[in-house]
Amino acid sequence: MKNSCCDDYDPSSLSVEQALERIEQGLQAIGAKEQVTIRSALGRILAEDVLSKINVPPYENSAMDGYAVRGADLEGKVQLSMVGTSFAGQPYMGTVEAGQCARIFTGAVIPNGTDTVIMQEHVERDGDVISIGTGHKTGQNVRPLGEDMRIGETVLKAGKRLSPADIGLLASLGIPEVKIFRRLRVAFFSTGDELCAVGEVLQPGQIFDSNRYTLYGMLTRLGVELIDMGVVHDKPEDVENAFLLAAKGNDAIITSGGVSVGDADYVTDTLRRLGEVNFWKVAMKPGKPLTFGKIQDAVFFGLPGNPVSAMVTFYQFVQPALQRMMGQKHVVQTRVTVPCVSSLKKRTGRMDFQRGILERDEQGRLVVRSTGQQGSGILSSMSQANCFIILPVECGNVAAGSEVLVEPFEGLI
Ligand SMILES: Nc1nc2c(c(=O)[nH]1)N[C@H]1C(S)=C(S)[C@@H](COP(=O)(O)OP(=O)(O)OC[C@H]3O[C@@H](n4cnc5c(N)ncnc54)[C@H](O)[C@@H]3O)O[C@H]1N2
Ligand code: MOO
Ligand SMILES: [Mg+2]
Repeated sequence: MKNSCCDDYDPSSLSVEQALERIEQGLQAIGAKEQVTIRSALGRILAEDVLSKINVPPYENSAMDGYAVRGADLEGKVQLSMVGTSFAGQPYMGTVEAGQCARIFTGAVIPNGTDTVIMQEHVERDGDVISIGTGHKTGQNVRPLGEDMRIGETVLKAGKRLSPADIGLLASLGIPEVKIFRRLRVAFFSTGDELCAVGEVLQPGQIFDSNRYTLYGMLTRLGVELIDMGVVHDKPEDVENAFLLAAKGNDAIITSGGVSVGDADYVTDTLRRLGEVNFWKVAMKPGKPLTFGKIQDAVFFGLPGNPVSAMVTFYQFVQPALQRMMGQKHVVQTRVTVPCVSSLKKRTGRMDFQRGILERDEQGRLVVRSTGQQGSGILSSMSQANCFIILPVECGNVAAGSEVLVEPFEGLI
């Protein structure tokens, strides 16, 4: 393919898929485990399968407030006499014989002799005698022992990021602590002589350093240990010193800026000198000059300085890589095809990650619209968006009404 004004093809770039593959091959999972309380395990990655040592629920119990009866008694309209009560936490200890029933409440143990619960709304009561109409089924409103989880069952698999439901599930099994993988240590810094730290006074020619904040946010959500190394100037020795410091004892290094071809872009060359460059440049927009490699034992991601480019490359490459290093399995991102109500500008030669707003139209159909201007310095587009619109390399301009592939931020961000 030749490079022309409407084509962004660069033969030295990898495709997004090739870059993902190279990153996957270049990663090492951390492996080290620690034992923590289940509350502290929230959001962390489980390091061992969890097997149930009990049945949940541990006994047959009632799903309703009503009367526990013998299914065999339910032929036509019947009258039964009440011989006791089973509360949750205070079971009825006797046995219910033919012609008898027991008062029962939700969660209470099903009394001996009974196998069915009739909701109290379906019963007429006169003192200790109840009348039941027809249409009831044996076994109704009884929750079986082990309905949720059974002894010996694998209920959580190693590699799962523990959710609120998961820690509740562990609690329901009476498990106070679990083994999880240790946190990843991630050092990050911004490069650029033009960067002013938030809180300082902006001087002519300066901009505020926003990338360290988006990175802080994205890394915090991932649950890694953060080593924020601040801003590094565009001086080769400063960049070199920062790299060497970042490589000490950390699992990953993430930088922003200085990866393109400018005279003050030192990141990729420094990486080549101190470690190794696995690849530089991906056929994507934004994010083209992404650099991936290694210094000592730390994986290295040099993200482009443009604020949207840094975020897009983080979500597409860094996040899944760190998740895998943390031991997380099944990192699958939802993608759906929906009609796009905006027309989109697109040059062939790179895969675009445009910012979109996924919403329902007046007919209730899921559609996407563009956030508007798509420059890689327009961070407000990321703030407004709730999804990426992913346009393939060979795709050109998109007419309004066309179907496009969308990746919702939900779960991603
Ligand atoms: N001749 C070419 N020039 C450029 C190319 C190219 O292929 N040929 N690629 C462009 C693309 S695409 C991108 S993306 C950028 C990447 O640039 P760098 O990674 O070298 O980043 P910088 O030059 O340092 O900065 C780019 C831009 O972003 C602003 N920036 C940087 N850091 C921050 C920060 N922490 N917070 C907020 N904003 C930041 C910086 O001021 C620049 O405006 O290169 C293109 N050039
Ligand atoms: O990759 Mo750049 O991110 O096109 O602006
Ligand atoms: Mg540059």
